[in-house]
Amino acid sequence: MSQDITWDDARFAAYALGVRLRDSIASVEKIPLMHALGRTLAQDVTALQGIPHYASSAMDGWAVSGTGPWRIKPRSPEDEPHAASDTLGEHEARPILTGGALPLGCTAVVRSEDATEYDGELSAPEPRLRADIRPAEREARAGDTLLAAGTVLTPPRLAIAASSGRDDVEVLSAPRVGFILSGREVVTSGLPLPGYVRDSFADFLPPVLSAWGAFQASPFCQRIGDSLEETLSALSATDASVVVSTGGTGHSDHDFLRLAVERLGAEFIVEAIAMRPGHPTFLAVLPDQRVMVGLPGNPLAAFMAALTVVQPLLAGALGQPLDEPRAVKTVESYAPLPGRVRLVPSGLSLADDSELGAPEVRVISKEHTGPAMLRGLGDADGVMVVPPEGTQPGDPVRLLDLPW
Ligand SMILES: Nc1nc2c(c(=O)[nH]1)N[C@H]1C(S)=C(S)[C@@H](COP(=O)(O)OP(=O)(O)OC[C@H]3O[C@@H](n4cnc5c(N)ncnc54)[C@H](O)[C@@H]3O)O[C@H]1N2
Ligand code: MOO
Repeated sequence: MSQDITWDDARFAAYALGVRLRDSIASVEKIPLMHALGRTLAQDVTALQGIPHYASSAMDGWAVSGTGPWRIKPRSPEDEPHAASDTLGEHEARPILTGGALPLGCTAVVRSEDATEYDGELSAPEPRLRADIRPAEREARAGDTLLAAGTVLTPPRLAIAASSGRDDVEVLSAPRVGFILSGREVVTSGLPLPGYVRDSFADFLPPVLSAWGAFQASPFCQRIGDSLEETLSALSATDASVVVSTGGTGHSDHDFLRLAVERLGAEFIVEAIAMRPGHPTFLAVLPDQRVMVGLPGNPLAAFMAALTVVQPLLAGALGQPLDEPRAVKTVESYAPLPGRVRLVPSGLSLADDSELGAPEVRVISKEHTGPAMLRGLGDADGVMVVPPEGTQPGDPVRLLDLPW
């Protein structure tokens, strides 16, 4: 019989396995910024030059030199509007755009709305010295570390790397993930007859795994019926370092995933998890260090299992921290379920009766949350972790974020 481990231990075991996997596939790749979202920097990103690298105007208006009124130096039509092509003498002014390089001799910028132009002369209230001038190197000096190795690239961090003049970044290699979708009864188009089901995973799990940072293996997605031979041949056909299967995790004479993994001499890290849904989920390491994740066939159970073990596994493999679920309060009553965590698709609402005077996030379970149902998840804002002892309204609970 399978040995259950607790939900929290399963997350930690998956994360630790990811860290081990990172060491076994350890390598670094240089990739364009546009593909680097969510990846972990393998090297510091330093400023190649100052940021900003030149002094510029913070406003549309006039670059002026000394005190007013100023004689207007017209721009020639060939001038690049942002370039600094000229020098201002004392009491001279010329038009300037936001971000435009300051002409030599410029002592302040006068905003267009504050200035009056008349007969080649500009007058305005006297600006203070260096008014509306953005000095060079205000954000960073050349050589400063902008992003340290180990940082996970978020959208603003990609923009920081771009502003340093880089087109590529060195990141830790992402694990290649491949799917084996099992089940002779699964059809991929049209209305299924009784005894058959329409596939729920091909449109669902690949984007979820990409959002968690996985890289597609080749072949990416293999469909198999229910036999040991097909399972073994799919396992040998993939170049994935993480193989994720769906269905066939049970112990019936139609379930072959565990058998195939045992046949290959794998070490089981997790045999089953004390959770609902998703109990039969397993995690194993093959002798060649490939990781095998067995997700159950029931669609909601498969996603909850992926949230529990695949996300931490990938976070570990990508050099990222293990996310702590958010602390929120529930409005729901759940009876105890000794030993088992329940994962419940939930909505969020703001309660304004908080004693702290600040609005408080409350979670409310959704309907249609059976292991084979997806409608509740479709409406959810997060996944509530109901502890084995159950809950009363107002109790603190943990909430897992969704990857979309
Ligand atoms: N005697 C027992 N039976 C079951 C147990 C148990 O402890 N004792 N556990 C139940 C639980 S919990 C789950 S979850 C499932 C796990 O089943 P498997 O992982 O072996 O998956 P299958 O039997 O292959 O399929 C289950 C269910 O899911 C449907 N399925 C499979 N693939 C897809 C797909 N791509 N898209 C949509 N639906 C899919 C499949 O048709 C079945 O209906 O076992 C329970 N039984
Ligand atoms: O994993 Mo199963 O019912 O708990 O769907």
